[in-house]
Order: sequence, then structure tokens, then C-alpha cells
Amino acid sequence: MIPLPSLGWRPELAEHLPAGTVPARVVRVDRGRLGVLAGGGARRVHTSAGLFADPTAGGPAVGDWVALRDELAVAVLPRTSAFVRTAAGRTSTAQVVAANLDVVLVVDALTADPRLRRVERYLAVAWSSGATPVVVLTKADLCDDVDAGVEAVREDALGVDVLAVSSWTGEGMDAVRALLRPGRTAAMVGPSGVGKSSLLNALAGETVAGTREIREDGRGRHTTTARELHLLPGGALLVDTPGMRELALHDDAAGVEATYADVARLAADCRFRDCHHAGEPGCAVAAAIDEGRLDPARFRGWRKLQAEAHRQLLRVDARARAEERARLRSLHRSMRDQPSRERTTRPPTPR
Ligand SMILES: Nc1nc2c(ncn2[C@@H]2O[C@H](COP(=O)(O)OP(=O)(O)OP(=O)(O)O)[C@@H](O)[C@H]2O)c(=O)[nH]1
Ligand SMILES: [Zn+2]
Repeated sequence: MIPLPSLGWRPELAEHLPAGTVPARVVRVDRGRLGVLAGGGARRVHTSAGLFADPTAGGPAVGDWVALRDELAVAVLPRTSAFVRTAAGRTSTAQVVAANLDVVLVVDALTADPRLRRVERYLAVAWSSGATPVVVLTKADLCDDVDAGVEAVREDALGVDVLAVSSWTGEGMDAVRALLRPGRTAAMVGPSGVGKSSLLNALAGETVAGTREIREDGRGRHTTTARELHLLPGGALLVDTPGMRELALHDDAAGVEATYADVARLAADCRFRDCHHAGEPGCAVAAAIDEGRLDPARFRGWRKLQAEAHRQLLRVDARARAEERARLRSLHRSMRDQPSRERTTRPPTPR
């Protein structure tokens, strides 16, 4: 038997379990089927149609707790946190990348100059997730000046630990292991090729995920094809996610403000409350840039993500309004149809 706390179970979830069900943690989502870890071990179960009834929830995600009735998952238990992105395409559909996380490892590589704007984007979504973000910079063995690379990110990633590691030499791995305590759940997020799967394999001490060398079949750039939750030898749970070509924000305005707390604080000191920081008098942001206290690229990154989060909010609102209109239309239609049906079923009135 696997004790539930070692799978990240929280006692307060028990009250949400429907009668006659047992809890299980989702480790993998295949079309219509789930790989789960339950007290009795690893299993594959089916999902009941009701699980997908709420279109905004999008069904169970990796890391979710589900309620099992025999071989059927019948409910998704409330999430304590979730890393959510906007699904690829021109829609505004939220996609839960992983749920019930304690830590989000924002993974990037030390091979090139650190991609600060890219890290900030991941951090914004990570802050919104409700889990604690940590930046992990990989491939330290390929970098000439690891300290400078780490320092550049550290200056930007306010309040976030920044670690440098090499999955090849083992450098820095102890600090990552220290984060991954038994029963805690972490997810690695980051672009393709930064070494997420290699890190997972190094932590697992064996090859559990395909990396570029192993999976190279010339068919695509991405080596990791599915999200999966792994139970590490030390007792932590770690989600490997396929590299995202682009991480589109979702409902992340708060995450953006957390990521750029320094810029947001400056902006609060502008003379005008609705300052656009575009040459207005008394602009504290412009002053900070002039005096070299704020990197103009970081300021532009803030504006860009702020605008994106705002656009996304409007889209979600627009979609909510369209759904409400459709609901009202069908309600009116059924009300219009109701009397006529009654008329036909009513016995003919005698003359
Ligand atoms: N030198 C060196 N190479 C590494 C390290 N980590 C990963 N690599 C290499 O970087 C490439 C990409 O690694 P992966 O682990 O497949 O990257 P990933 O982030 O999982 O990529 P996706 O699955 O596409 O998201 C492979 O060729 C790895 O061997 C490292 O610490 N040092
Ligand atoms: Zn201003």
C-alpha cells in the first residue's frame, strides 16, 4: 500500500470525496483514460462523462486528485493550485498544465545569454498558479561564467530562488533535491530543449523520460510528448511537461504584477494615476530608467505582459458574454416552444 500523504494527499480533501469512492492522483491523461496512483498502486481507469461537463474546467489534469468508483473516475477534487496557460490556437481556452503543485520549476538553459523576458513570462504564470516558483538554469557544464548567468536572472526574478545545475556533471543537483521533499509536488515548465527531461532522469537516477538523443526520430523538435507525474526515489512528485513553443498568458494579471513588483511599485509613484509612462511629467518609471535604476527592456517586458494579460481578460469576458447570450437565446426558445407543445397536448376544447 502507498500511504496517501506520500502522494501529496491533504486531509481536508476528504470532505469532497463522494460516498463510496476512493482518491487517486492523476499521473497521466490519455484520451478518455487516466493513469493514476492510488493507495493500491498504479492503475489505468476510465473517466465518466460527467467529469467533462463543465467546459471551463476542461476535465482532469495531471496532478489532479480524482474520486474513483471501481474503475471509473467520477469527480475531480478541488485544486489547491494550478499552472494554467491559454491553449494554442486563436481561442481563449484555459488549459491546466498541472494541478496541485507546491513548487513550479521554471527551467531555462545557461547555454545562451539568459532569456530574461522568457523567464519573466513563465514566472508570471507560475506566480498565478498559487505554487512557489523557483528558477532552475540547466547545462551549467556548458557555461563559462555560471555565476554571471545566475546573477543576471537573480536580479530580475525578485523573491525567487535561482539555481544552476548540470544534469551531466551533477553540479547543483543537491539544491534541487533539497526542494523536492517527500510528498511535495513540483512541475518543470520551460521551452523545448532546455533539459527538463534530462533533469528528471538525473533526479530519478534512471531513464524515465526520453531525451533528445533517445527519442530523436526526425519527426519533431519536441522530445517530451506527454505530461507525466513521476514519483522520485526521494519521495517527491515531479511533473515533466513537453516544452512549450509559446506560453500564452491566461488570467495572469496578478502574476504579472508579482513578477514585476519593482516596476509596479515605481509606477505607483508617478504623478498621474493613469500614467502611461510615455513621457508624462512626474513619471517615476521614466526617471528610474534615466537614472539607470530600471532596465528599459524589463520595463518593456512588463508592458507587454500586462497588455497580453489584459487582452486575455477581455477575450475571456467576451466568451463569457457570448455564452450567456447563447444560454438566454435557448432559454427564450424553449419558453416560446413550451405553450405550443402544451396546446397540442391539451385535449380539444368542446365547442
Ligand atoms: N551539456 C549538457 N547538455 C544537456 C544537459 N541537460 C540536457 N542537455 C541536452 O540538451 C538537449 C535537450 O534536453 P532534453 O532533456 O531533451 O530537453 P527538454 O527540455 O526535456 O526538451 P522537450 O522534451 O522538447 O521539452 C539534449 O541533447 C540533452 O542531452 C546538461 O546539463 N548538460
Ligand atoms: Zn509613469
